[in-house]
Amino acid sequence: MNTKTLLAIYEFIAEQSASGICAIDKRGNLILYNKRMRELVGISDEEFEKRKALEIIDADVERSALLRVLETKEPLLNMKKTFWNKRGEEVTTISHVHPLIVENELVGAVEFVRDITQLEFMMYQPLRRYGAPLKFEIITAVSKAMQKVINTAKVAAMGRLPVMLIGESGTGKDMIAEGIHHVLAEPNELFVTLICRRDEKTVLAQLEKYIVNQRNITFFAERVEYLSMEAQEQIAKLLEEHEERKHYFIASVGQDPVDLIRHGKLSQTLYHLFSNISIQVPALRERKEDILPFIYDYFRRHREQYGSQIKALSPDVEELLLAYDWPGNLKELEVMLDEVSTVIAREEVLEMYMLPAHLKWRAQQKMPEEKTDLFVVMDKQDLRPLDTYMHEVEDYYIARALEFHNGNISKTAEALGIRRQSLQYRIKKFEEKKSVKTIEKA
Ligand SMILES: Nc1ncnc2c1ncn2[C@@H]1O[C@H](COP(=O)(O)OP(=O)(O)OP(=O)(O)O)[C@@H](O)[C@H]1O
Repeated sequence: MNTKTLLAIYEFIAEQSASGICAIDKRGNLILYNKRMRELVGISDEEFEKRKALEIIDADVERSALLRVLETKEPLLNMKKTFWNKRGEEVTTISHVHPLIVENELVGAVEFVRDITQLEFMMYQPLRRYGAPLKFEIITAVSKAMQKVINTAKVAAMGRLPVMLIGESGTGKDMIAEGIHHVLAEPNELFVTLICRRDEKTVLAQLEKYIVNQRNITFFAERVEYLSMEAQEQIAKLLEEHEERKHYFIASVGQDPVDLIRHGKLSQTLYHLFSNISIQVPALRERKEDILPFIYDYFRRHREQYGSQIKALSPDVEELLLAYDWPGNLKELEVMLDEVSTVIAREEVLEMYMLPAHLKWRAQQKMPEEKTDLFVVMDKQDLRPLDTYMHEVEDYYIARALEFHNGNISKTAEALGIRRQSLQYRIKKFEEKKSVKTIEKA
């Protein structure tokens, strides 16, 4: 078999693999990015074919473990990562990165990525690691919108009225459901979560088993829209047949139930059984007042539990975290803080260089207009050394140019009349400078 045929076969196998595969050569150039990998990062085949996505991938690769493996020539195994992809979907992966060595020479690196998002959804309950029951007091709710949510939830609990919680993933619906359970008028003995992302046979079997239980149970059917219409109808039937009023029911959905019903994803009968009270839990970007209090609550828990020293944010980190749109809501914020905490030893302040690169990159795309008055000299005291001023102007100019071209490196480089690599180099320098500045400050 000739090399061309063999190569076509290998390409086909890589493309069909159930794992994401990404490989680079020893200079860091992308040589393989298979279909599963594109699905995981949320890039369509069309975008990829038009090579529109390449800049995004380049930027990710530049910051990835692949480059580390090129440097060390040592494999990196079992790395777990949760991120929000280009479509804003939450993805959790486990990956292995290996150096590619041919005849004792390093020729590149390859990463194999396994998607464990569904598994993670079932397991992820970080506040439980602190051991306390999930009561309302543990929920960070400083914004008026969240206080209204909690107050309405308490009213439902007092009247034992079935509740439908509506909100994006990671907004805290799970916690609110359990919070309601803890303040129910005539308390229930058990809180049972029906994880509807799990296979529906298990969900139905669980409900059938518990509904005839002697004890009073609070059932929380989490994200019912993941069940087939048939399974939803079966659940509705089981609930209607259950005449005793000793159990209590809460359900959650990830988006507007009316839209879900219209698109055939939510049973109208089931919706009516839960919707005595509907509670809309707002996305974090609509209640940014909760971001800093949540971070400080997190730091406090972390100090008490793990003896860390962390207690504050540097001003630029604060600005960045407030500007970001948090598609994964508080869950994304918490995952980010978990990631950061693993590298914090004795630091008291969270600085820019400690933030994960992928978050900085995404957040900087969302930053509000830079303050142009930075460059206006009104007073003698505003004067800075010329090279500092010129570098600041350059950074600002590049950031604006990138913004105008939606982060597209090729188009920005063309508009600025510089080479693509040169632009990438400047962006990298710009980020390094920021990290150094924060280290100096600390
Ligand atoms: N207001 C909050 N205060 C403290 N922690 C929160 C808050 N909201 C969310 N969290 C944290 O985020 C995690 C994810 O939230 P939760 O599972 O309740 O979201 P959800 O809206 O039910 O998401 P999904 O729709 O994916 O089930 C929680 O386990 C908790 O650790």
